[in-house]
Amino acid sequence: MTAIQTVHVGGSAPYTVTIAPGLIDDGAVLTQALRGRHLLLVSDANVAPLYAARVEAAARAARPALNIGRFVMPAGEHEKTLARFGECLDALATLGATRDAAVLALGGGVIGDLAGFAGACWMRGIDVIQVPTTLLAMVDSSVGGKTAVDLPSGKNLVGAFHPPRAVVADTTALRSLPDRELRAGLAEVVKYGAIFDAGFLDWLEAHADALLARDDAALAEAVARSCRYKADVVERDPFEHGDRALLNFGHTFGHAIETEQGYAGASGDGLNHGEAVAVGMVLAARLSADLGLAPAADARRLQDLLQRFGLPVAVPPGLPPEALLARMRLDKKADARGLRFILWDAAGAARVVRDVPDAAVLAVLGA
Ligand SMILES: NC(=O)c1ccc[n+]([C@@H]2O[C@H](COP(=O)([O-])OP(=O)(O)OC[C@H]3O[C@@H](n4cnc5c(N)ncnc54)[C@H](O)[C@@H]3O)[C@@H](O)[C@H]2O)c1
Ligand SMILES: O=C(O)C(=O)C[C@@H](O)[C@H](O)[C@H](O)COP(=O)(O)O
Ligand SMILES: [Zn+2]
Repeated sequence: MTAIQTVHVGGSAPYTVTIAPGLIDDGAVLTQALRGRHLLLVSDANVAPLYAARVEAAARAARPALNIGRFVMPAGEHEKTLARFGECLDALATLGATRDAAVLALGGGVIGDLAGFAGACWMRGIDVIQVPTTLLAMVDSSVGGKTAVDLPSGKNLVGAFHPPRAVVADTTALRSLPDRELRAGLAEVVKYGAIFDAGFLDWLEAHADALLARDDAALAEAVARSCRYKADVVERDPFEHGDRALLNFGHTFGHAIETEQGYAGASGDGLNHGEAVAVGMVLAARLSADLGLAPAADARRLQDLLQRFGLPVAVPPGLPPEALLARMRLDKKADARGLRFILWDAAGAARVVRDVPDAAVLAVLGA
C-alpha cells in the first residue's frame, strides 16, 4: 500500500504537490484550488481517452455547478507551438472563462507547459492545476511554474513563470505510460542526484531494477524525493536568478539536440526531452572532467546509470558539432557575456561555469 505524500512549495504563491495512487478519481483533491465556475481541461490525444472522462466526472461530483470545457491536441513535442497555444486560448474564450476560471493540464510536460502558458496569459493570468501523467511531468515539469512553447529556433523560447495552484500526481497513471517515456522521466530523476545529492544516485543505483519494473513504492519514492529537491530550489529562487539554473544540468546540450532535430522525438526520428537531457548530462559531466573540474570516474558513473535505464548517452549521428554550438548560443542561460554552462565539481555538486572555451565544447560534441 503506497501512502499519500505531499510536498509543500513555499514562497509568495505557495501550493501543494499531492502524490498518491487514485487521485485522478478524487474530486476533492482535483478541485481543491478551484475558485470559479469554469474549468478548461487540456490534454493530448493519447492521454484524453485514458483519463479525461474520469477527471471530469470526479471534478463534477465534487463541484456540481462546474462548467467544464475540454481542449485536446495532438501529442508530441512538435505540437508545443504558438499555434496550439492560440487554439487553447480560443477554447478558453469558447468556454467563456472568467478571471476566476482554471486550466487543468492533464498529461505530460508538453501539455503542462502549453496549458500552463495559456493559464499564465488568459486575462493576464488565471489558476492552473497540474495533473501530470508522465514520470517526467510528475518529477519535474508540473512543479516550479515554468511554462512555455517552442519556436523552430529554440526550445521554450516563449513562456512565463506562472506557478500552479495545485499539483495532483496520480501514480497509477504511470501504469499506461510507454516504456520509452518511463525511461525519459528517469533521466530527470537522475538529474537531481547529479546536481544536488550523490546519495540519491546511490539510491537510484540500488533501486534501478525496481524502478524499471514499475514497482509502486519505488516510483512513489522517486517522485516524492524528486519533487522535494525541486521544491527546495524553486522556493529559494522562483525566477532562476541563482541556483535554480542548476536544474538545467544537461539542458544546454539537450535543448540544442532537440531543436536541431526539429523536435522529432515523438516520431522516433529524434530524441525526446528526457533522452536529450540524458545525452546532455553525460556531455556536461565529460566537459567538467576535460576542464579539470571533476573526476572522470564520476562522468563514467553517470553514464553507466543512464545506460542502465536504457537511455542514450551519445550525440545522435548527423548533428554537426558546429550546428549544435550555434543552437546553444540561443539558450536562455546565455547572456551578453556569453554562454553559461551547468557543470559539476563532482557527482552531486553542480555549479554554473562561464568562459568555457568553444574548443572544449566542440570536443565533447565530437568535433
Ligand atoms: N516546465 C518545466 O519545468 C519542465 C521541466 C521538464 C520538462 N519540461 C518539458 O516537458 C516536455 C516533456 O514532457 P514529457 O516527457 O512528459 O513528454 P510528453 O508530454 O510529450 O509525453 C510523452 C508521451 O507520453 C504520452 N503520455 C503521457 N502520459 C501518459 C500516460 N499516463 N499513459 C500513456 N501515455 C501517456 C503523451 O501523449 C506523449 O505521447 C518537454 O517539452 C520539456 O521541455 C518542462
Ligand atoms: O524548472 C527548471 O528550472 C528547469 O530547468 C527544469 C528543466 O528540466 C526543464 O526542462 C525546463 O523547462 C528547462 O527550462 P529552460 O528555462 O531551459 O527552458
Ligand atoms: Zn528538463
